[in-house]
Amino acid sequence: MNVASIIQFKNVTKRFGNNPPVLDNVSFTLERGKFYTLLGPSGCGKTTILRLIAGFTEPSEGEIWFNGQKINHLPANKRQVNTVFQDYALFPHLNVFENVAFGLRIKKVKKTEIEAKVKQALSFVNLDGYEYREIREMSGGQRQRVAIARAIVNKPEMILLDEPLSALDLKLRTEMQYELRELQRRLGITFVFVTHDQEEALAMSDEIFVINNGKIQQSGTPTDIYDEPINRFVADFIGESNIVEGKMVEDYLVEFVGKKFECDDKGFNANEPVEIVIRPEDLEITTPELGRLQVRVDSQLFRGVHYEICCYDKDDNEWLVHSTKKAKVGKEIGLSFDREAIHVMRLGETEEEFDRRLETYADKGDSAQWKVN
Ligand SMILES: Nc1ncnc2c1ncn2[C@@H]1O[C@H](COP(=O)(O)OP(=O)(O)OP(=O)(O)O)[C@@H](O)[C@H]1O
Repeated sequence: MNVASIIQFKNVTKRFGNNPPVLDNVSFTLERGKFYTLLGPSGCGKTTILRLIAGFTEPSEGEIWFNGQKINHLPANKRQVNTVFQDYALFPHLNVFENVAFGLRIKKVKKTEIEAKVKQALSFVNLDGYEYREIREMSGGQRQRVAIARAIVNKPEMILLDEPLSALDLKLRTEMQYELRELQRRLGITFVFVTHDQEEALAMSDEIFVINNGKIQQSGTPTDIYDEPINRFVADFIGESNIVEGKMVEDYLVEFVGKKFECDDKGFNANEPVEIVIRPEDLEITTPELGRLQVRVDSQLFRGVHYEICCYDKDDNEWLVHSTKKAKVGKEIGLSFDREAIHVMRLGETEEEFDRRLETYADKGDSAQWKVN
């Protein structure tokens, strides 16, 4: 375990009763002072990871380490971790000050110290002067801030946030994304944020863990994950993608839709079947003669900043294009793209291959190694 790491999961499995595991042999390391996001569809196991870190539940197998100490059985109130819940879990009968002070009162902190700490926490979330407001007089965004103030008031080493923005409308949600990110930077505390919203994850995180079916599919920086998705699930879940089948002819040369294209990928077997991802914004509309692909426009929608144009090639592959130019439905057009726009993925691994690869990375104890290559 290196000095920067704060939490380590070592081959953690979590089962409820005789059902298949909710988390299946998961290993990762979180570093101090970073903003992490757990991203995945409903039921994939995100909240279970948070509950394991917080100590609300214990692993069925494997080990959880915090600051170099194994904490599998350490009670929640002994962990240097606070949680912000989706519904904020504020006490409606207490005012703002008392909500934030609650944990400190239980710990029998001195009155003058409580006052100073609560004031500082409220100031951190821009709620100076709101101490004696009732919770019911606060808006959704303000309640959210009270919940965050309560989580930071005793300076934990880590804050867990379980979909804390999901109850807010879009505009407020975007504002709070900026605020939370800024707050994390100022505090320097490790944040672990759960969401199923990929745009939120891309906007806020130092590192994202994409989870599906109780397994971490990929972890990395937002750009790593967006530009180099490891498999079809990640490519589909993060942003929109065009995914077609093809084969890797040799290093830096891939074939799809019956044509060969130079690319930046290597390390595949000669003629290995692969999947190719090209993002819709990386495709440009041109004439059929100038295009690298020839397609027919099937439909288009105006999305404000761009047109979303759906096309099909001769093999009936669908190509989604985001373009500021309008196209004509039914017309033959060409699509051009740069070499860097092509991203080659290995075909779906078998469960066994996937597990073997994750084990290799877990041994190295470095979450960044989850990426392939
Ligand atoms: N106490 C429990 N008993 C039985 N099954 C549970 C329990 N807690 C969670 N599960 C199951 O574990 C799976 C993962 O749940 P979890 O809450 O971690 O998912 P999630 O990714 O956070 O989903 P969501 O985005 O919907 O909150 C779900 O199928 C859920 O039904």
